[in-house]
Amino acid sequence: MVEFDDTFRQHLRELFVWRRDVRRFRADPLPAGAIDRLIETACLSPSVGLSQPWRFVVVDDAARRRAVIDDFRACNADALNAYAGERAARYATLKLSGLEQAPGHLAVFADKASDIGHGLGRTTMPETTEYSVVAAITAMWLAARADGIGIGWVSILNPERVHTTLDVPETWKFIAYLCIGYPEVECDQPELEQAKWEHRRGAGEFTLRR
Ligand SMILES: Cc1cc2c(cc1C)N(C[C@H](O)[C@H](O)[C@H](O)COP(=O)(O)O)c1[nH]c(=O)[nH]c(=O)c1N2
Repeated sequence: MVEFDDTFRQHLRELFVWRRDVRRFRADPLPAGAIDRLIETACLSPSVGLSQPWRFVVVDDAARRRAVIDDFRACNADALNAYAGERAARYATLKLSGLEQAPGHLAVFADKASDIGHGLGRTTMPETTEYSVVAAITAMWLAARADGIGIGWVSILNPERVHTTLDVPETWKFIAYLCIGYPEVECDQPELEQAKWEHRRGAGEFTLRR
């Protein structure tokens, strides 16, 4: 039996407040085993039917990393072209990945074909497989911050090209590409808010009562 006291609860709240999506990384390498430890923590996450559908690919190969960076550049240029006027000018100033600097690259997939969990909970909602993987990424994101390590989620990528670049099984669905490393700065405000792209709204805006 473990009990959590008020001091822990306060620290946990601070962890949520100070977790950031990180795009600016210091050059220092991660300690040996750091990514493996984050993956171990992620594997403690809830998953539909205890299916543990998360699949992790640690990307160390320079040519594969380069291919992902090139894909990001192409997708980001397309994304910029989809905006116009002042919004386009603002988008162009945003830094939307730390792929070039991050010492760690981790791709995360959902295995849509795994029998683990025997299908429980997925009959009417097969998408719960992907939800489970996102839950694991969130746990990893918070655990990393507790270690002083930053994670940046990059989704400005072409999933099919990532699939080909990483040469993973056909049944794996691409969920996330994560940049991992020590952040240049710590901040309690999202970078997109600092850049005046969007602001964080309170829970009241998203809550209905019926
Ligand atoms: C599914 C998903 C996908 C992405 C993101 C997040 C999530 C959940 N975010 C990070 C996102 O911009 C960030 O979480 C919000 O701006 C809030 O900032 P904090 O995470 O609180 O720092 C993100 N950021 C970025 O710079 N490039 C990206 O491609 C993405 N993609």
